[in-house]
Amino acid sequence: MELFKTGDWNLKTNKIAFQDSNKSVKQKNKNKKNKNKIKNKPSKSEQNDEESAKESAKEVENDGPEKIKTKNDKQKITKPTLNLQPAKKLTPLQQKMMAKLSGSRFRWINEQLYTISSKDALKLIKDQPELFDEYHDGFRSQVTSWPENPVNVFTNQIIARCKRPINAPGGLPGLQNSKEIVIADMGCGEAQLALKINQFFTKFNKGKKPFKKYNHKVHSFDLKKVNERITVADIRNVPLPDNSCTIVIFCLSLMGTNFLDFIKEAYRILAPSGELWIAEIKSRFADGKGDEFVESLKLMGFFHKNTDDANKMFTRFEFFKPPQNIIEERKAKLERRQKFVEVESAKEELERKRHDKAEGKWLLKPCIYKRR
Ligand SMILES: C[S@@+](CC[C@H](N)C(=O)[O-])C[C@H]1O[C@@H](n2cnc3c(N)ncnc32)[C@H](O)[C@@H]1O
Repeated sequence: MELFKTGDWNLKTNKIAFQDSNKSVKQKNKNKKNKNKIKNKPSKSEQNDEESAKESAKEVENDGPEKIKTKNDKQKITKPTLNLQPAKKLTPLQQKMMAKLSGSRFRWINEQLYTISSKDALKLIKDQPELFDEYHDGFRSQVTSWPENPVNVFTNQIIARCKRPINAPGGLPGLQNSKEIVIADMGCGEAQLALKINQFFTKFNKGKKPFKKYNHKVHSFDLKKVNERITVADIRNVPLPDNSCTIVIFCLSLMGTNFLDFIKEAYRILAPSGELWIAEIKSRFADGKGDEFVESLKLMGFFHKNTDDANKMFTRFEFFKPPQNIIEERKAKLERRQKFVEVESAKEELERKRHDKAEGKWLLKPCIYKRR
């Protein structure tokens, strides 16, 4: 099953709906007429419905695109717009057509978020906040068709690891002194993870002695504040201090063209030994497996812990930010290796010289005794 499949629809196509207030009025009148006809002649109602739905589709196909400009962006973004009428006024067939159109809208917004920089994405949603809602209406309906939602996998993982003490093997990572578990959900959508985790810890701590309670905090970042749990931020630059988090999560949210900046930001905010959890759609990996992705994150300083590709739609990765002593050890090892490489190449050089000229001719000259 493909996720976010765009089918034959893409940015170049003009098979999209566009706002035209005159047309909307005309269409409304037409719909009214049709409604009356339906009342008078019930036997032809189906036919009228179909015609009216076809009209909506035609309108979608004929109009031209509306241009949106993003700051610093030479490229113009073509935005399809859609005049959605309240669903209850539509016939089942019209509703079906509208569902198709909002599906196209969802795919369009999705494509935008993957093909523009995070800076432009923030601007896009700031200028047109309704796009975020439309996107999440579509995303919610996509998720219902998945066998497993990765955000639930992460939530369950947090819950399961609470069985072990904080910072113990198998337990959740907590800050060194306070042991607080600090989670940053980067590109949180509607912040469902925070909602569930907060509910879980309220229950978990209930009736426990103070020293047995787990302290936690979930920071949820996204492009629009659709509820009080969310902080609006481009996840390349979130308002958190260095080394302040113990788990950073990107659940299907490495969307901007500059997503490695998000990884750098995760490294900055993670405390040493803090964990980085990522879920990404399998079809996104250029090499098909995600090995190149892992290597890139390793080059950015992360240590790779685990890749889970059991799910057929998305792959989950776990990395951690190495503590300072491991970084030092690694550096010393690299330096030793570097020295080794230098020694090895010096050895090769020596052999090359010997091959060109016997060492008896240049390294130690012959000791010739003069004849007496
Ligand atoms: C596919 S949704 C996933 C939402 C949520 N993590 C989940 O799994 O339910 C990706 C989310 O990342 C957000 N996002 C993409 N780029 C972002 C950026 N630069 N800064 C903040 N959020 C971003 C989108 O707005 C969207 O809500």
